[in-house]
Amino acid sequence: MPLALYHYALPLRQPLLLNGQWITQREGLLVSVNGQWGDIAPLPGFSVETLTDAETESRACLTALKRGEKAVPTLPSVQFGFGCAQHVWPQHCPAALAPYPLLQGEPVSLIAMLDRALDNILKGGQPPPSRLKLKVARYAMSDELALIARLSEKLPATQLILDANGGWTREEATRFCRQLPREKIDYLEEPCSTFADTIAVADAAGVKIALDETLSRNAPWYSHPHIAALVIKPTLIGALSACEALVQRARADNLRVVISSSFESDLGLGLLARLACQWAPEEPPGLDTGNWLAERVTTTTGDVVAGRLTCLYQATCLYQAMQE
Ligand SMILES: O=C(O)CCC(=O)C1=CC=C[C@@H](O)[C@@H]1C(=O)O
Ligand SMILES: [Mg+2]
Repeated sequence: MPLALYHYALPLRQPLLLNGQWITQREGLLVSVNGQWGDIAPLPGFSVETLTDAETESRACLTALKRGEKAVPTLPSVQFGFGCAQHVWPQHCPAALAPYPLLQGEPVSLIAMLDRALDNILKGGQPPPSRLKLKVARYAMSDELALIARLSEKLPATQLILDANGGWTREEATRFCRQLPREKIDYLEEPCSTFADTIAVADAAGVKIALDETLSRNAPWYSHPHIAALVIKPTLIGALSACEALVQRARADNLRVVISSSFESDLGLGLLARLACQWAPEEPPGLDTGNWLAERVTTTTGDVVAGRLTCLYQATCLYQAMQE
């Protein structure tokens, strides 16, 4: 059983702001276990582990596999990578729904070039998307509300997903939500940094909420009539079994499940799309982050382009029977 670990560094088309940190390239690791791949890409500003931590743990996991032992990763991104590389994938998956588009940038300039930005999203002549995601709680509230108003005018049939990444106080979030065209808003992700504040905002403003950071921090939460969806980011949550447990909890509580990316490579996005087919086939996934990547690690037919990667580890496990 061949084992390998590679490093990738993919330039971005434009700098990306992640929780106050700008990045210009996306770095990560690809792990291969018996020809099956996983993507290990801690997200700066969001992951608890660094890429160096992930590399150290990945090497230890591969060494364990080489000795015929089990790999037992503890870091979320490494759990996700090894989980995918060792997952028994279903033979057939229903056709994936197209990801909803993600619009990110400074509201005043987005308004100024809205027609061009929407042209890019609609890729010339396609019908408007059923949903579109927009970051909020980053710029002046009045500018963000003005952008939402313009988008609502331009895309009357599109529901907006807003994501505040916990950036508001209770009072700010309530003030913002009270000025929203409520019928245009699908849900708001994480208005405040604590679950208690988020629920208080939902109660005060009547807006539908989705949980994202609450899940990746593994913070306690309970079902509430205003919680509409769970945004599941496997790179940040970790083990596929932990993600599946959240999917089960969502089903039991009648919540929507949105499988979402953490700006992984094209290979990671492909794996997430397959998980989305398995776990949430009826919901457009949050996987429109590939547009930020200026390069790919796979060909369009899905083969990994080894020349773009730096090999960090290569070995053969002679104890294949013990892995099964
Ligand atoms: O969820 C999506 O539609 C795409 C991914 C996305 O918006 C995010 C990925 C990772 C960190 C953040 O920038 C953001 C999010 O918080 O949801
Ligand atoms: Mg989010």
